[in-house]
Amino acid sequence: MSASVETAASVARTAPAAVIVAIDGPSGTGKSSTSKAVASHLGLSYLDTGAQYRAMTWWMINNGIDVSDAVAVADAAGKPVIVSGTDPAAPTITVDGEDASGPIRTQDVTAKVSAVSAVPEVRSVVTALQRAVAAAAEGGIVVEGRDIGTTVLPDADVKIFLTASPEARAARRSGELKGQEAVDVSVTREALIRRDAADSSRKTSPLAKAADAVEVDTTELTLQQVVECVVTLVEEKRAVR
Ligand SMILES: Nc1ncnc2c1ncn2[C@@H]1O[C@H](COP(=O)(O)OP(=O)(O)OP(=O)(O)O)[C@@H](O)[C@H]1O
Ligand SMILES: Nc1ccn([C@H]2C[C@H](O)[C@@H](COP(=O)(O)O)O2)c(=O)n1
Repeated sequence: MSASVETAASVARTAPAAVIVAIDGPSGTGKSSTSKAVASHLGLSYLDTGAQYRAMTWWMINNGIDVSDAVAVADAAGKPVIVSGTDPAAPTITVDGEDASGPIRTQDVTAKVSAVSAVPEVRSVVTALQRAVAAAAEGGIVVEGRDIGTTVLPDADVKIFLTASPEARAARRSGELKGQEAVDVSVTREALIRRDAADSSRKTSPLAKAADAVEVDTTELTLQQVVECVVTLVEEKRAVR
């Protein structure tokens, strides 16, 4: 065996194998916060798939597509060029080269994203994009969304399904919105429940827990406790691979 082959072999023995982590769950359960922190802690890439569906929705609105017209949305689904940056410390998203990170978080986009993401042609385009990003992440990746463990990456090494009570989720979201838009916690709660119902009941790839996912109820946990729990699960998985 040559010296260079020996070196490569020893690197393979000591470097942690690339790991794919899928984190799904309803809105406001802590997927983004947890996924970014876990990815940063473990040196993995990070992908926010909700941001991609939001980007698609923002493009539809900007281009005068009636989002309640599923045929029009389907016809346009292949047109926007959506690019996600996967650094967990500074994730980015552009649409046709334009920074979309701010505009995709407006209430208008939030109210329309479930309708757009229910269209099968949209899901097909965005799912292909997500798989390409995951495949390119040589060091491993944390991918968060609604259907990652069930559909996008069914062979993920670790699958987590986060939950929390509607009250806890609404309180978290209302805290975020203070000083910006609506702050009424009951309005936020109803909007969350409506969006979850739409995301869970669509025909194509609904929000669902994969059979082999670990469910973590975050209602009574701090963000740090949730992150520690997920990091432990990933490290345990790495240890036996
Ligand atoms: N365990 C926790 N305890 C308290 N607050 C939390 C916890 N996890 C997340 N948060 C806060 O809740 C809010 C929502 O979290 P986050 O955006 O991570 O949820 P999400 O599941 O990604 O939501 P969405 O699906 O709508 O994007 C944020 O303000 C975040 O700081
Ligand atoms: N894998 C995914 C991720 C997101 N969506 C849809 C449904 C959500 O309501 C919306 C926005 O996601 P958020 O930013 O709140 O995480 O995008 C989906 O259908 N599949």
